[in-house]
Amino acid sequence: MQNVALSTKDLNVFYGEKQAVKNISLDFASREVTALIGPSGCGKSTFLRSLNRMNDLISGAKITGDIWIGDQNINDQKTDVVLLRQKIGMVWQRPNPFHKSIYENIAFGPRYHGIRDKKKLDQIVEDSLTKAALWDETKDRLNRSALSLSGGQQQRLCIARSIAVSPSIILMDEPASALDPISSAKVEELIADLKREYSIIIVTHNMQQAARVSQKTAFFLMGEVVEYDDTSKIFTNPSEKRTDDYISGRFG
Ligand SMILES: Nc1ncnc2c1ncn2[C@@H]1O[C@H](COP(=O)(O)OP(=O)(O)OP(=O)(O)O)[C@@H](O)[C@H]1O
Repeated sequence: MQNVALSTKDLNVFYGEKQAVKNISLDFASREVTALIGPSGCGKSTFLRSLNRMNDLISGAKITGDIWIGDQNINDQKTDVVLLRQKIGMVWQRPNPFHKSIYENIAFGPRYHGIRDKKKLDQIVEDSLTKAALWDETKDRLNRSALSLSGGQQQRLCIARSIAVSPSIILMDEPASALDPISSAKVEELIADLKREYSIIIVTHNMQQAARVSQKTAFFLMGEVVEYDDTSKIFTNPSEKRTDDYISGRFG
């Protein structure tokens, strides 16, 4: 694969005795969307969370193997996880804006990373909200609480918040599943736009959504990746019968 944004090599994740992710080696392309699909409990979210070390926060979780961005192994204990999470952002299933103003939600990260200049912060807020297709809806109410936004707007705000610290990769865990169909379609459109600038890895249970938004798809089953290929191939002519059974709704 040309232009790899991130690779895993023999990645395993354990919760105590239980192994949730088994020996996964994958390359993720730059500026593409990769969908992680598979039945409930097969390890998609665990795998996703390990990519920016969010599993560190779960007591009893243990990760072995390598996760490479360029020549940096993220899984190295010396990795600065704050800087790592600036490079690899995360958007969760439920919008989780801070209980602060719309402006402060976006400015928080850049300020934390040392940007103090008000003009610069204003520009970052405008750029991030514009990229998240939310500027027009919020430019006249930046000082209002983020919680005054609708669920769909809050999710786009969370995407804007992750963009504000200039990541190269954005991880998304079912980012549209808690939204109404119109808000969900807006988030999908946004993902399609964002891939011009960012590499996106998204967990989704929605097969149509995976087919619409992603260029590559990995099919997970019981902690393993059964098949990883171009999305068009996975959805029209998968190599593995288990993939075919899953995408055609025969199990899961
Ligand atoms: N914090 C945790 N502690 C212990 N076990 C966990 C924890 N989180 C997940 N697991 C277990 O690890 C396995 C994989 O879970 P994970 O949430 O990664 O799967 P998933 O494919 O994302 O599922 P879903 O699609 O339902 O979100 C499951 O058996 C789950 O019960």
